[in-house]
Amino acid sequence: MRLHLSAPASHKIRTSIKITGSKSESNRLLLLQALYPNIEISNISNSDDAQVMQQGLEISHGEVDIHHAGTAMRFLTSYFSSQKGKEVVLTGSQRMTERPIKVLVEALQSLGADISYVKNEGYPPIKIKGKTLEKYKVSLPADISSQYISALLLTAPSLKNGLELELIGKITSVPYIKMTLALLSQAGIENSFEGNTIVVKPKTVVPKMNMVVESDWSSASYFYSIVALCEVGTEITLSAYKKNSLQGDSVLAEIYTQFGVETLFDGHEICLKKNKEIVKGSSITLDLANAPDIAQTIAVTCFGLGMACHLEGLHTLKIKETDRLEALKTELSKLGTSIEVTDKSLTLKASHEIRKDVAIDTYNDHRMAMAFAPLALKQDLFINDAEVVSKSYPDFWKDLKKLLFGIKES
Ligand SMILES: O=C(O)C1=C[C@@H](OP(=O)(O)O)[C@@H](O)[C@H](O)C1
Ligand SMILES: C=C(OP(=O)(O)O)C(=O)O
Repeated sequence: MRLHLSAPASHKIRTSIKITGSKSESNRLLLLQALYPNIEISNISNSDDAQVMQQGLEISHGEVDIHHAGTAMRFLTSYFSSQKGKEVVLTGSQRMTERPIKVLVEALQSLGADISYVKNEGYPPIKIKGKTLEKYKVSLPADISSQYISALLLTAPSLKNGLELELIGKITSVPYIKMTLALLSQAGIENSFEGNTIVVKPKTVVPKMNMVVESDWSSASYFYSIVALCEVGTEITLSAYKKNSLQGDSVLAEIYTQFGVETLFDGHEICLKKNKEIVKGSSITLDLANAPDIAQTIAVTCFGLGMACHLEGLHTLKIKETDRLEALKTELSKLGTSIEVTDKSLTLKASHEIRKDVAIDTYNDHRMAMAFAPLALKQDLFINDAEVVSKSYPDFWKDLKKLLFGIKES
């Protein structure tokens, strides 16, 4: 599906939107619920990634296809490894077979897991024969993806002796690890994170409890970008959010003050307000190692505002749904800007024009589609394969219509 997007008649938008639950929190809680059925989940994400996670957890033999879902791939690898009697082949989309999993497989193998590669060493598909894992100490590199660490931590309390993890190297995407530990704590599972060592204590049963998923902050980023690109006076209200979020991407509230967007918390709502114009040609430098999923949004906001930016800490972007650094370079260049990328950073020069009717390619990456959509406020554009948004935010186009964007299939 190719969509043509154009700006709403007025750039002074005032609307409220309810955003689906965080896919990161949802996929963690789904795994914990499989281990501890006393856990109930509210406001679960309606994303494809949460659905494939749910379906995967129901299977005990045969093939499990997790499509593009990185968290489902990594979390289920750890889960099935420790489930005695279950035997599965975990596979996914073409891109998933290019996303590395060796660090996690080796950590699990050192704990005694029976995992083998079906095709290429180090990559899915993988065959897992579930076993009781007796060992409780493991070390692994922490600089490639935090998902390997969260995967081990989530199954840790169900192991006989719990788990002690030693993290080697610079730890990446740290807030996601802290989110995992905070959810374990909420479920009454003891854990600690000191220096580079994480300990999770074993737990056989948890009491009946309802865990409420906060709405997705990464999804909120597209509305931050819209407000930043609108006139002073624009207000968008989003729910349901918390001031003390477990999601690292809530740093958006702080970052977007630099783009003239103020965030007001009122109960479970946040109101994003455009309160000042940004000087064209100004420049910003940010390290996004703790919030990699909002890098695309921020790069496009800067481009739309005619700002320059230097974004660092982007080393994980090359192994996500697509090589996001190359994808940003290609698509922003099509729109007429000058951009340079390395394997961990992006530098954008301030632009004075935005080319009209450019067709943005999305590379099976939901965030490419959603990050570029706000640019329609400045210039008409096309989004190719727009259905990709369902990976994390199936209602994205419906919600954009509520803001009165012109959206036509073409
Ligand atoms: O644990 C999680 O829920 C996630 C961790 C991050 O991955 P990396 O740790 O690979 O950066 C993030 O990009 C992804 O969208 C979700
Ligand atoms: C990187 C992402 O997801 P995953 O790694 O779980 O596929 C994302 O949603 O931006």
